[in-house]
Amino acid sequence: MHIEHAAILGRGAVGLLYGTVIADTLGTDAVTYVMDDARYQRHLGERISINGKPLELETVPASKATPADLVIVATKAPGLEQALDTMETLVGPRTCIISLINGIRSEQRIAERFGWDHTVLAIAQGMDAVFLDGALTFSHTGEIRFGAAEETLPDVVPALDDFFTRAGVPHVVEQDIWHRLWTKLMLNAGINQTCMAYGCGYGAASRPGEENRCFVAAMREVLAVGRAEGIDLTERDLSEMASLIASLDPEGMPSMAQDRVARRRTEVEEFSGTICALAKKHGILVPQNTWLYQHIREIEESW
Ligand SMILES: NC(=O)C1=CN([C@@H]2O[C@H](COP(=O)(O)OP(=O)(O)OC[C@H]3O[C@@H](n4cnc5c(N)ncnc54)[C@H](OP(=O)(O)O)[C@@H]3O)[C@@H](O)[C@H]2O)C=CC1
Ligand SMILES: CC(C)(CO)C(=O)C(=O)O
Repeated sequence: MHIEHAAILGRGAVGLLYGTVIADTLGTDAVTYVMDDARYQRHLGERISINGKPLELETVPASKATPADLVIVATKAPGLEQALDTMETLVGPRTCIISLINGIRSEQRIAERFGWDHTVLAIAQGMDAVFLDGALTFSHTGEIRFGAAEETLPDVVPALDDFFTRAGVPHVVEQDIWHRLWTKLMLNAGINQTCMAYGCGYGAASRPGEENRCFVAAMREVLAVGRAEGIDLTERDLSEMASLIASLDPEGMPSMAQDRVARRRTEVEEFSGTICALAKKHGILVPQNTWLYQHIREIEESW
């Protein structure tokens, strides 16, 4: 198995960032954006900039797409259902699939449609990407952490590792990918939801105060639920995530806070939605995530 070309679904912060990294290293032929025909028409003529330079990569409508070596899913979670339909034209018998959607559920949904054989488990972390009004800015590319699911075929992870290495995409092959996914879920339930609920950035969530208490309390509840699910999340993982956020630009904000600015449907179901449901199953009290869920839903409904 050899990957030469990637198709990216989701021409937003994450999709643009990694598409640009791949094209900068392997050339513009190595990557294409694909979207459903209606979305393609809606975005036609749009000017997109990446750190001030115009986007030079091709975008094709689903009706003109052909099977790719690799599909990178970089929509937000609410866009996945429609993206799965677009993927029908992109996924051939040997197409590898990686989802960079936050949370722990997107791969299962992908595998229900396309199977686990060529699907890996993954998250992207550590970037400071902001995409608003067609302009992407970032100074840290972050990294992709991925690993095999139980049923992923053995040659898929090495092929992806080889492609990302050639394409200059920072990445780590995880031996315990579920631990990584849950650590990221803990971070997102804390920082994304806090910054969305309070309309604040990384700085406010890291300084002593209500936002910081919310950030840490929400993470600690994920830690308890994760442990009940059999994931070995620790206080050390939590402290590392808090330090990571404290190291970012204080004015920067996570994707969910950008959703608040742009008034887009958020990924709250992936974060507190998932945690509250699992907490109920295990009889664990999660008042911070319950409050965040309700408050974020109220903000969304007020738009
Ligand atoms: N931003 C960040 O720094 C990070 C984000 N993540 C995660 O990565 C994922 C992507 O986030 P992000 O890039 O910020 O999101 P954005 O909102 O910036 O971009 C999402 C893009 O996906 C497009 N889209 C939605 N549905 C479809 C579809 N069916 N087919 C094709 N394109 C579609 C949207 O287009 P349209 O505008 O037309 O709806 C939009 O361009 C999320 O799960 C997020 O949590 C992970 C790490 C960091
Ligand atoms: C918090 C962050 C930036 C971590 O990389 C993220 O995952 C997001 O914005 O959704």
